[in-house]
Amino acid sequence: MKPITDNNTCRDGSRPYRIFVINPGATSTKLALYENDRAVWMSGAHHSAADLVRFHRSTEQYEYRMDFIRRRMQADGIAVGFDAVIGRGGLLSPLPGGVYRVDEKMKRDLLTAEMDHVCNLGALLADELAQECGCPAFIADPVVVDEMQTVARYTGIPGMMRKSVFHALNSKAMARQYASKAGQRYEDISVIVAHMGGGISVSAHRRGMVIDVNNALDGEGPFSTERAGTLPAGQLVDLCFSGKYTMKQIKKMIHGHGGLMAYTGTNDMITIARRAEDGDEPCRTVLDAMLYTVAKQIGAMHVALHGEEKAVIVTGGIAYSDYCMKRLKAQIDFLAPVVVMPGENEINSLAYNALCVLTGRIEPKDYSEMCRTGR
Ligand SMILES: Nc1ncnc2c1ncn2[C@@H]1O[C@H](COP(=O)(O)OP(=O)(O)O)[C@@H](O)[C@H]1O
Ligand SMILES: CCCC(=O)OP(=O)(O)O
Repeated sequence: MKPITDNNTCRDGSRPYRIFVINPGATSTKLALYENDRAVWMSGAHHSAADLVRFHRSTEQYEYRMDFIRRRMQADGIAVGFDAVIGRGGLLSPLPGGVYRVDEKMKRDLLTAEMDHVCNLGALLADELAQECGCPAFIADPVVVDEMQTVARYTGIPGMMRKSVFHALNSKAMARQYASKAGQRYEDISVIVAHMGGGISVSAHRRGMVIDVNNALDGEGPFSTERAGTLPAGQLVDLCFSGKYTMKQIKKMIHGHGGLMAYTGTNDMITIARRAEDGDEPCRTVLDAMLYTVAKQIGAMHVALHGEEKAVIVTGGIAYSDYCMKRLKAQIDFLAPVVVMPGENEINSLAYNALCVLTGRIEPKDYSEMCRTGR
């Protein structure tokens, strides 16, 4: 990728491009305004479980999230007047990586998406603000980027194939950043990336392709602050047919009210780690158990990469927690060097992708056309 310099200006050369970025996460909303490649405003917040509990489907959070965005903009005097708005990409059909223009089909598909996650709102929120100022709206590297190798797709039940649903944008951005610092190309190396946010994905990157990854949304891999990981299939079937729970309730156990949230009543790792450090139960034991599932998943990706990974990169909000990182590292540092890159590069990567489109470095893909032709 070419570096962006300060000389990128609008077509008339009079001012920098203004790019508004929206990143709705399971437990947070992050916002930014960029002038070319410079962030001139950043805002966001963690949304408590108490605030989100009233919503069944993520699309029901549209007004809540839009209201949050407008209040943050108003508080800091950010006027609607952008050259592009870019949002996090949602649960569309499996797609190659890249930048996509938000169109009517994409909006329809997101509103009726089979899988539910608040990233489905990224394109919809971006589109509302973009329409207000008459500029284009985009998404980039949505969570459905699918580069899995064939053998990783099988489950043992014909017709049930594994799905690639993960933190594609940040995981690839962090892997690129790591490669570049090591003086290498992402396309030439292997790395494992464990993204630990509201969901946890552990992806195996081989020469620029994510050849295997757990579905971070739907009960696969490690459990997280608010999600169940891989479940014992037989026991799950028994639960489903016990007559005690509706389908909605079971789905919520898997995604939203599962994981540490179900054991401790909070999805906030800062609180859970503090309690664990103080020796409070069940926080201490269930957090250890969660980290154990992450370590095991990293071990599985080590095998997928034949042990050729240069490093295990640990990223996402939870990577800020020294308590968690110390306990995780102790379980995996015999595999490869562990590199902690806390937080996420999603906002920056989204802005970068939008700027590349505005300056003609990237041609945005046509989502409807891609769905029609498969290319
Ligand atoms: N400084 C920190 N120390 C420990 N945990 C943190 C810290 N900052 C954020 N987190 C935790 O990271 C998680 C959210 O990560 P994030 O990547 O922002 O997720 P998402 O985008 O899915 O909402 C939350 O559980 C939050 O409590
Ligand atoms: C939908 C997969 C990505 C994901 O889990 O994101 P969050 O951690 O932001 O919920």
